[in-house]
Amino acid sequence: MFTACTIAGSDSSGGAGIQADIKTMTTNGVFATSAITALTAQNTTGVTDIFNATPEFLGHELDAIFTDIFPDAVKIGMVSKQELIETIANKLKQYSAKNIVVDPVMVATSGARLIDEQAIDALKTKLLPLALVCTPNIPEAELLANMSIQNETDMEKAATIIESTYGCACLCKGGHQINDANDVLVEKGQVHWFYGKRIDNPNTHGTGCTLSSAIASNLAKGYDLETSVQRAKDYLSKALAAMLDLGKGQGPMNHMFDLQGEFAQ
Ligand SMILES: Nc1ncnc2c1ncn2[C@@H]1O[C@H](COP(=O)(O)OP(=O)(O)OP(=O)(O)O)[C@@H](O)[C@H]1O
Ligand SMILES: Cc1ncc(COP(=O)(O)O)c(N)n1
Repeated sequence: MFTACTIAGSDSSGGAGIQADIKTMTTNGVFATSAITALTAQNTTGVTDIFNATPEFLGHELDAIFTDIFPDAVKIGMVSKQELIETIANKLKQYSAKNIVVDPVMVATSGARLIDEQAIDALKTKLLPLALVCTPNIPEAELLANMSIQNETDMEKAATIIESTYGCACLCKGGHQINDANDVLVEKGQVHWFYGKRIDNPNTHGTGCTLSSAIASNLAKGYDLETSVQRAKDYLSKALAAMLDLGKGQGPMNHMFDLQGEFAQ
């Protein structure tokens, strides 16, 4: 059994964050462990409150995981505070963590801000340099590359800047903003496009969390980065195409459409 660890926030509505990550990792055939960075009071219409873990407690969670069920891959999602990012970076270095996927979560689909201004600096300088790959959406890539993104040429340029600036591969997601769900990966200067068929489903809460967890699961199983992204995108597209419709706002997708195990291999 391969293992993956998610370091992220809890989403009380179950569609994003830790809950989406554990469902995704489980369905993708790896054993999921978790270090919770924050509790959010959240549903499909918005976030009403955030309760952050202390850096000490987060450090204890990570010690408990890394000294026992060592993860074959790590996914990092919502981390709001600079001190929490520093704790994560120190622990990942201390334990020589591998296959690190950073989803630089900044704003929820519902519009709520999920990271402090000072934390963005720590993300750039402390966390991204440890990552194998980061997975920004368009607004996040604009901020990390310090440029505006209007089209696919800009997406390639931003991903190239992010890779050379922060020293990790970059998957820039077209997602809801730019195109028919086409994403671009820049890895060691090589550009690779993943073409997705846009699914007409307004329930996209948690797509970023799900994609990054599925990538981490595939890396844990030993697939290379390009294959991991392709398999993750296939999984996400099918979870969206299952057309689950829950809640009053932008609902979650169906992570469990594949309990028979196509993706578990
Ligand atoms: N309607 C859609 N149909 C198919 N794929 C989609 C759709 N919307 C987003 N995606 C895909 O979902 C993945 C996540 O991309 P997106 O840009 O939505 O990330 P995000 O904004 O971080 O997600 P989140 O909603 O979690 O914030 C990408 O692979 C993107 O191409
Ligand atoms: C705890 C947590 N982590 C991440 C997201 C981002 O996901 P989305 O942009 O789909 O709302 C979220 N809403 N909540």
